[in-house]
Amino acid sequence: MKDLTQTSETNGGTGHLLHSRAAAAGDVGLSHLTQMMADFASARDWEKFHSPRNLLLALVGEVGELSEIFQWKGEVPRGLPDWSVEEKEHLGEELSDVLLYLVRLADICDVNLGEAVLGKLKKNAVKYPIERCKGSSNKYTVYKESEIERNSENHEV
Ligand SMILES: Nc1ccn([C@H]2C[C@H](O)[C@@H](COP(=O)(O)OP(=O)(O)OP(=O)(O)O)O2)c(=O)n1
Repeated sequence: MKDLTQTSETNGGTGHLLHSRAAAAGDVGLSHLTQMMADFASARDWEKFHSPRNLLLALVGEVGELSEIFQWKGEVPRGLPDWSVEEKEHLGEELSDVLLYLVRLADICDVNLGEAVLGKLKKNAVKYPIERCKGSSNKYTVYKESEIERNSENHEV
């Protein structure tokens, strides 16, 4: 990836993007995150640790930490209205760790996550046509099965 670490001593090796206006507003794209993680690792000579398997394990570990936040709480309402500022901050940190390791894993595996995720969204829309699945959380295989049954019934007639 392009090296944006010229000022790594002052910005912790995350490149100038971290200090941009977009970043200040919390508006950041996948390619920027990818670049910042690459710069962060490069500045620390951590590329040798950021192997696919290590990153996957780190990602799963962070998913575990994220799960711990919800553990034993039972179902919680959307927006988490009863949670303290500290709890929400902690949640934001664990979500970020998951995202950062995911983005880094995709980069190290040479997967363009932006392209992949847009492609996947398209596939999902085809797999779950609104007219067939609105209001139902059934897996697509259920629609497929009922479609096959309907087709075979039509053939029998
Ligand atoms: N070898 C490493 C270690 C850390 N990180 C980055 C990615 C994560 O965003 C964060 C993870 O840091 P920690 O392993 O210190 O985990 P936590 O931030 O979750 O700390 P703690 O385990 O104390 O909650 O730092 C990284 O890219 N590569």
